[in-house]
Amino acid sequence: MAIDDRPVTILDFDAWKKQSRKISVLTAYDYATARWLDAAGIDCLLVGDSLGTAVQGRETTLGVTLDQIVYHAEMVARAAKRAFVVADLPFLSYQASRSQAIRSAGRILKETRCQAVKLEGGRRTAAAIRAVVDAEIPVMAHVGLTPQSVRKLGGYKVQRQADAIRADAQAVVEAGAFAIVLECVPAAIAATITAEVPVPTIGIGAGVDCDGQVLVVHDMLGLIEGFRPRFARRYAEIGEAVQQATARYIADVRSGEFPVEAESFR
Ligand SMILES: Nc1nc(=O)c2c([nH]1)NC[C@@H]1CN(c3ccc(C(=O)N[C@@H](CCC(=O)O)C(=O)O)cc3)CN21
Ligand SMILES: CC(C)C(=O)C(=O)O
Ligand SMILES: [Mg+2]
Repeated sequence: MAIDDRPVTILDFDAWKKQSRKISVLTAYDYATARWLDAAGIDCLLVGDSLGTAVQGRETTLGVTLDQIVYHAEMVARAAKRAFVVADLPFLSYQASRSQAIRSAGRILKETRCQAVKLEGGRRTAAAIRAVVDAEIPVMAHVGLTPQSVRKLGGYKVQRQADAIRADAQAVVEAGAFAIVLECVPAAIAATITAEVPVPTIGIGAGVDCDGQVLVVHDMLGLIEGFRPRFARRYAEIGEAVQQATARYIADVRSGEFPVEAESFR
């Protein structure tokens, strides 16, 4: 096995930050997609609660359940030969108590092959992060725009309170997080935090100076109509390709050009 093919572990995140080796992260929700992303060499797969918006067609992530995350995380983690796999803890699976956070995170490690969980929130989530880390479960933190707070925030807006976001990042580091997602924060704030904290920062709409980047795979591949925030660069137009292939199939069925004899049994 070549050195670059060995499975990624939590230790690599520290090493990569020290080496300034940028970390690539994409979301995944199913086995087939996760196989392709892993084969391409992605460092980390996130079974995001963006499941709600990307897969379930909802406006927010609030309705996603822990059972749904476990179902998808099991498939993704089984597909990953090299990538490090993280699962989001969904809304109301960790906010109620430290005990709830440990039990929810524990289910991810017991029922899937995921190596870590991700929780949203900074100072107010630090106690839950500490409790989960004390149960020997690695935690990725997530500060800045936290989509599970959409009702309190009044929408998906860039978060500009530099001192509050810096304090959140410090708090999750002190609580034991091994990495931090920075979502929708001005580039200068993300750069300051990246320089201040000892763990890697993974940006989404957080500028050019983070230690890594994450995107929702449906956004990156052009599978979602309409949703085009400025950070979601499209690397393919798979939705267009699916529509065109489907139109050809329909035309061939109607005209009798599909199937032909070679596609039939006798
Ligand atoms: N498919 C998908 N991709 C995502 O990135 C994503 C989800 N779903 N669901 C959960 C959250 C919601 N996210 C969002 C949604 C909208 C904007 C947005 O419209 N941003 C504006 C900025 C507005 C401002 O200036 O404050 C933009 O123009 O980018 C950003 C992140 C990110 N997350
Ligand atoms: C966008 C990433 C960071 C996420 O939390 C998700 O996909 O749910
Ligand atoms: Mg999420």
